[in-house]
Amino acid sequence: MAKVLISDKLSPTAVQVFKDKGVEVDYLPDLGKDKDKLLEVIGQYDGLAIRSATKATEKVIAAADNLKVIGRAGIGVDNVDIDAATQRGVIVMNTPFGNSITTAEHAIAMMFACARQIPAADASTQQGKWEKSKFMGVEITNKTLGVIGCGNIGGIVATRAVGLKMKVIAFDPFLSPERAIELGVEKVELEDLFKRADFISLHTPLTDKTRNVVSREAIASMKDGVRIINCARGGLVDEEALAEALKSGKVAGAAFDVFSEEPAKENVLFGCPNIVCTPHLGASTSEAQENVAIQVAEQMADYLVNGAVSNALNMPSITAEEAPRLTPFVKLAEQLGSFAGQLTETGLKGVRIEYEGQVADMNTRALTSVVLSGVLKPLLSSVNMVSAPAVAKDRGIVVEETRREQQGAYENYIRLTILTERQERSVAGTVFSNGKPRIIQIKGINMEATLGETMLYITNHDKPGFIGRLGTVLGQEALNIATFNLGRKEAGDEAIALLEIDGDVSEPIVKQIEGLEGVVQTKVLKFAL
Ligand SMILES: NC(=O)C1=CN([C@@H]2O[C@H](COP(=O)(O)OP(=O)(O)OC[C@H]3O[C@@H](n4cnc5c(N)ncnc54)[C@H](O)[C@@H]3O)[C@@H](O)[C@H]2O)C=CC1
Ligand SMILES: O=C(O)CCC(=O)C(=O)O
Repeated sequence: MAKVLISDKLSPTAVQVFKDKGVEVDYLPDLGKDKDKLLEVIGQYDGLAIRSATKATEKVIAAADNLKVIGRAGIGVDNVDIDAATQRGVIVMNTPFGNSITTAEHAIAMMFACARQIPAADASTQQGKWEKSKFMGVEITNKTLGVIGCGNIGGIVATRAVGLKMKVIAFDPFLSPERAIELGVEKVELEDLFKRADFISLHTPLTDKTRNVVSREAIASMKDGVRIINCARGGLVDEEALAEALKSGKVAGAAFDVFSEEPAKENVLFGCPNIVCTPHLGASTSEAQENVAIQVAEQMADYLVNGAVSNALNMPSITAEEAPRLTPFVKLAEQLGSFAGQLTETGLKGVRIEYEGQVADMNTRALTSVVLSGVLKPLLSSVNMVSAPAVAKDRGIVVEETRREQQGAYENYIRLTILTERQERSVAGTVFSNGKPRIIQIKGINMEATLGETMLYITNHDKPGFIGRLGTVLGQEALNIATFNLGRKEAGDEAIALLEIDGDVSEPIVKQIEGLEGVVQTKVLKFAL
């Protein structure tokens, strides 16, 4: 039974979802903060479910020998080393929508808090001061809100703000004109947004491009009296520059839920005039936490139990519905990849995968990942379907995928061609209606073979007596032939024999076979069944 560790504070509903789906679960909500303890125990788990306190670093992932999936109950995955996870074949999933409404509502609440200085006014009133004239606010009606990053959360903030009678302008390179119209926002350039906005709200991930997107220069180009809200990620705003601008009055107010360093015990913004701070509370409502906990547990369990993949950041999705239909093709893809990988001895330059018939309409991205992992495994032991596309890319292996309708006799058909420095070689297979994969072509030579654990692959010249000589060698060595498959180009031309052998074929036996008249190549191939 798969075993999952929940190492951050998640709604207990997640525990129940895991159990109901047949996954063993340890709920240790404070463990994520204890790096050493996490390193000590992580090796026993197949899955790790986290919020933001647990840091799934390269070191943690390296120590996680059995780990298959990391599930982030939330959106941002800054606390997960995705590259390290990918290299080790660990899927990283998030829950992209479960907390977006809640976070957008927090941004709107922060905008009001900032416009009317509610936290400071509250503190003053409860201290018995009655400072009516000190807390003069501004209306938001008819003001311009500049949204930087108009995705899920930015889009919700924008529509809420339109409902509050604000004029909304948005900067997002990926915002289509149609979507902008749908949201009721004006798509603008960043410089334009800085010049025109009365309020600015940030909703992008933190990337190399977005780090310090609100820089000192950007602040200088803004309207005097602008107000800035950040409920996305610390690091999007130059905090030093903002602190100075708050002190000088250039920026009239700011509301921050996120900080460049978290937990933010100290920050240059603390104590500045008209600053409102919350401790990364954007997603903290009971509704959002229930949503993300259930969703992450369902996704992780679906993967661990059924192989379904959703909302993965480093792997194509496989829905729970398509997983069973895809399974026999995954097996075939694995076999084709492994077959070709074991026969590849010189530098691999490219991989071409052709999908024909029914399989062409399936999730071929996932199948291609499986083929690649099969090809690369004999060369790199730690690769799997998650890491294979990245590994192939890193090594400059060109991957080409084509899909077409059924053309020949087979209802479905996958052909894998390997391009090396020296040659081009292909192997093709199909899945029969009983769900069993078959190899149907090797190097353009037709045959029909089921792969077993140990296969003997021999290429030879098609001459009389070869089969007898081969049978004699194997018989003398007490090796039983389970299946014997033959194919040839033309009579007397190149031929292939593919035999399933019960037991191991040792190197000396391979040498004996290589010495037989007419044999060109002999190779023992191993397959995981
Ligand atoms: N404070 C909190 O508790 C929470 C914070 N978040 C954070 O909110 C942020 C937004 O989340 P979602 O809306 O769900 O993400 P999303 O992926 O739906 O939207 C992000 C948008 O940013 C845009 N973008 C990317 N690079 C950009 C750039 N250089 N300039 C302008 N726009 C750019 C993208 O095109 C996309 O539309 C994330 O950083 C997430 O981690 C999310 C949930 C809770
Ligand atoms: O889990 C949390 O409280 C943080 C949520 C968040 O920042 C996210 O989902 O990106």
